[in-house]
Amino acid sequence: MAASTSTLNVPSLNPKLSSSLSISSPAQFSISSLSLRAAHGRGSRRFVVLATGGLDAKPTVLVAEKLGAAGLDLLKEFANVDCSYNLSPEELNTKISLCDALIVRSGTKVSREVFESSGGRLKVVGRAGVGIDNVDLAAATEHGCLVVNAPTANTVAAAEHGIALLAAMARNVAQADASVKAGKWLRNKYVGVSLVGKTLAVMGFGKVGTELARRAKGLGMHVIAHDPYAPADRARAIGVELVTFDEAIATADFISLHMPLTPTTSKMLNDETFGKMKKGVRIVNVARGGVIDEEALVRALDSGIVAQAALDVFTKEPPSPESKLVQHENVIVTPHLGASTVEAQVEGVAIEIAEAVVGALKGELASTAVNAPMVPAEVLSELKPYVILAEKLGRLAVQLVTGGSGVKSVKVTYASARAPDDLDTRVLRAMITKGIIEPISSVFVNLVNADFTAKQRGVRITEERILLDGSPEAPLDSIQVQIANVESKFASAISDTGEIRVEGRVKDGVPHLTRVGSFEVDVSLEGSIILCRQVDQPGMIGKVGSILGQENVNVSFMSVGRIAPRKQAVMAIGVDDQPSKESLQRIGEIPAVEEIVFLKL
Ligand SMILES: NC(=O)C1=CN([C@@H]2O[C@H](COP(=O)(O)OP(=O)(O)OC[C@H]3O[C@@H](n4cnc5c(N)ncnc54)[C@H](O)[C@@H]3O)[C@@H](O)[C@H]2O)C=CC1
Ligand SMILES: O=C(O)C(=O)COP(=O)(O)O
Repeated sequence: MAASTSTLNVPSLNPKLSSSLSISSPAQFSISSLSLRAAHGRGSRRFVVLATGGLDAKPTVLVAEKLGAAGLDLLKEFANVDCSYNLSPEELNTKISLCDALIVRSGTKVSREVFESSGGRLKVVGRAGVGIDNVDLAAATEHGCLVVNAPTANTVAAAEHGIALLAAMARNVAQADASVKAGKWLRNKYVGVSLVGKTLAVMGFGKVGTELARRAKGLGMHVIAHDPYAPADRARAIGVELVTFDEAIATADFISLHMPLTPTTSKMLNDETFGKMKKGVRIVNVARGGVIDEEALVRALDSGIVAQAALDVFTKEPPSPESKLVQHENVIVTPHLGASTVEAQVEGVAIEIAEAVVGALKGELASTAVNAPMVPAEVLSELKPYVILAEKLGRLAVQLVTGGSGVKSVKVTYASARAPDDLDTRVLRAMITKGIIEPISSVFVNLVNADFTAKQRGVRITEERILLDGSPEAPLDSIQVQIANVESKFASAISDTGEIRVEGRVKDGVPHLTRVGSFEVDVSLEGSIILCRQVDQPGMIGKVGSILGQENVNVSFMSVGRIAPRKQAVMAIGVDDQPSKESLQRIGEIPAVEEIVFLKL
């Protein structure tokens, strides 16, 4: 066995990181459709990544902003749909406790209070559009609530609106229109500027930025772009040069903004950056109002640094009608219309978000999840038995802990012949976390909040890989879970290095416990388990079996792992039913039995 190891610390649940891990294909995975069943404490229940109000009860979806009919129809096939538009924050907080999912556009603030008010029922927030700056992602993650968006269906609409604003601004269309309607005919006043040959800086070269750039090139503009995360070859492919922020703003005749609003992009255009721009620059913003310091923009317009601005979005929406910026004669404005075309709204975005929300309520994780790691369907299907094994090992390990300082340090070791980058352990880690934390708390752990919950409870989970020789056909050979710095109620579960240690394997598709402490055992993890340490001697299996038999407890598996014949041994007994305390006591009283523990799975 060639062993090479690498340690991965649990990353903080960073929504941006999670979304950057998402798969590019629209593949989805469904944990519920894999029918994972976890029989433990609260009875046998269908395990879903996102528990909804139960599979029999129809979930309730609150649609808080106008959504196209095609999307509503899709939702209604699966859920009770409550369309309540223009709710005040208080009304939303009240209603949310009755809802499993919430769908919003940019006009609703989904604040921490919304998640707190939901009392744990809210499982999905669907943002019917791209920007999720109106959703408190950290609060969603902490509450185990999945956030999905509709990232593709309004791209063209937003890009076309950017072009519409660009051309309308350059030719004073809005001002000229207003003056003609006011009875004037000012042909000299509204002489515009041409676009052809001018340099356009596209700030944020994502979906909208790319589509806008393509169209601007068609208008004969020289297009450059700034985006620290965009691949240069994608830009080159459409004849756009990626440049630094300073170069972009210093050389542009027109600047069009297409980055998301984040702490980094907030007020990216400010007094200092306006000062670096070419005098007479023209600015289009269909991204978010907050990426511009609006007061600084007014100053830049007044001083002539910025000749004109065309704005679809504002820091506060709607902006005050007295806003100096909105009223500025060199500024044209629209009321956040970027995504508002018939094509984008009636079907596109509405269907994209309805499918994502329904999928999530069914326990699937849509490829548009913003705050959960994505795992392609085929990978998850292959990992299915290991996912069950992982949760059960976590559940077993934590039940072996007694007293002490609590569970703080967990090490998971995956032995596999697969190359590290060919084995995605995020789901397994989440399930081990679930197994460890749920039996000792009231928290419901799912893929969305597993890392967060572990971190919050001070549980540090490190992962290690052991690279095995041999065929990488099966994703994993074994999973080992070790809990350090704790005492065990079953001393034999402590390994020679001092940690509680359990290890399991998947055999013929069924998870098995294969090691406890230093003892090799082999018991299928289908029911619950009794572990006994004993002095190895004939007749033990019969004695224990007969005590359980008298109580009609069905034994599914028995296995004895021993150091040497007639020395210390650990007997693992799989049982379908929970034995009574008396039976366990009677087993414990068998003279050769030194310790016994019952572990619920
Ligand atoms: N006005 C409207 O109705 C609409 C507005 N939007 C806004 O447009 C934004 C972009 O949408 P998409 O292109 O679909 O998103 P996207 O995620 O495809 O593109 C965003 C791009 O911005 C880049 N970026 C991130 N930080 C940056 C920084 N500091 N400087 C420069 N670039 C940076 C990213 O690398 C990414 O390539 C959305 O976040 C949303 O706020 C989108 C649709 C409609
Ligand atoms: O998709 C986006 O980011 C948008 O800004 C569109 O917003 P809306 O859905 O039209 O309120």
